[in-house]
Amino acid sequence: MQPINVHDYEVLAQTQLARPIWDYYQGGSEDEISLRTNRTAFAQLRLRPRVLVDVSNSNLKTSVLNTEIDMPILVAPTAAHSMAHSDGECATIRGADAAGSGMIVSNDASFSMEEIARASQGLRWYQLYIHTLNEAQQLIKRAEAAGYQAIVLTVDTPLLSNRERDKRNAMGNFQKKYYPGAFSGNARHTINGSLDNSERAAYAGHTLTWDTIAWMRTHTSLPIILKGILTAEDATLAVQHQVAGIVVSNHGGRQLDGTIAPIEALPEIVAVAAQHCEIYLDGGIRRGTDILKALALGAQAVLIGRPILWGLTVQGSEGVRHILEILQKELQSAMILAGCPSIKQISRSLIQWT
Ligand SMILES: Cc1cc2nc3c(=O)[nH]c(=O)nc-3n(C[C@H](O)[C@H](O)[C@H](O)COP(=O)(O)O)c2cc1C
Ligand SMILES: O=C(O)C(=O)c1ccccc1
Repeated sequence: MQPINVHDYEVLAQTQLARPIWDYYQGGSEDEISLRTNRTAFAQLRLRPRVLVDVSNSNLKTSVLNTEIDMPILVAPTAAHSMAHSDGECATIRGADAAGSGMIVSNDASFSMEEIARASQGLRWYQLYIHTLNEAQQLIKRAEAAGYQAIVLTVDTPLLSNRERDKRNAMGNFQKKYYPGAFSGNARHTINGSLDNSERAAYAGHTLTWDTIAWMRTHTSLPIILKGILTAEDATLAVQHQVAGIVVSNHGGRQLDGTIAPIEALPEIVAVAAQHCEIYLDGGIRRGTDILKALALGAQAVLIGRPILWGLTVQGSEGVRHILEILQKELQSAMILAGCPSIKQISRSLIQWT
């Protein structure tokens, strides 16, 4: 089968991945209600297209934090790409570059952030999990030195949620046996070999507070983006802590189950924060029309998680590029059909809630 859309890649990827890996990629937490809601919420939004607009000069270029990109689409941070393809994140970032997009590199990548940086000329942001302040400080320094342009702190993971597919598959044992080191590219390439494993194990995510954002600011001049916000209350606090961006996200339905979908949370967050920082969204985006809906409700760009892993599995960097180009083309066609030649013409009036 020649894949022509994101769903085709999903079908192909499943035939190529061992069951524990497939389940780790696809799965959500507990009853996977958030996972499903992320998709159904998009289907419940209806578009109000305009006609007889000159759409002959169609253009998807935009910028995020003053960096130009060819499409309002970025690669979401997802862990352990060597389980999908032997070149791992180095292939992923090459695909993102080739498409004129950019990548948020996971804290738990299979390759070190320096190796991944060397594979790319384009936009790269570093996604941080804070285990200890000492480790975080070193990772931030390394990210600065390797030319990452922003730090994306994930804030929806004070603990890793209950993932029952992974439990049943004994995913941890499977991964250690067949893909040792898939989650620890950074630890294998520390500056002084100074990441201490017992220290990492003392996972301190549950001690993070808003004070941690102030602490981060004293250790970096890079823009700070918070990933995993779903309420206007927290968006207001984020703005008070002078973040450069917010990713409206429920971690692809992989953390707290039963949350509102990010696309449902977006309007209240845009209402309080859009004047002060950039707002991105992820979760369940599989079509150009999904992206159009997110942009209409005020997102500056969207992040794509699982479909990138499907593309990487099926065809390495070319697959990643193809996934991004499929979504780009679908978005372009949706914009033309809705009467929006360029990104800045996309407005809230395109949306009707049902
Ligand atoms: C296999 C997998 C691993 C992930 N790993 C991370 C991670 O290391 N850090 C992070 O902030 N988010 C992680 N996420 C969440 C994604 O960044 C993103 O929020 C989510 O995948 C978006 O939803 P989508 O997959 O429906 O596009 C992961 C998601 C998946 C599917
Ligand atoms: O799977 C995830 O969603 C995730 O964020 C993660 C990252 C590193 C290790 C384990 C899980």
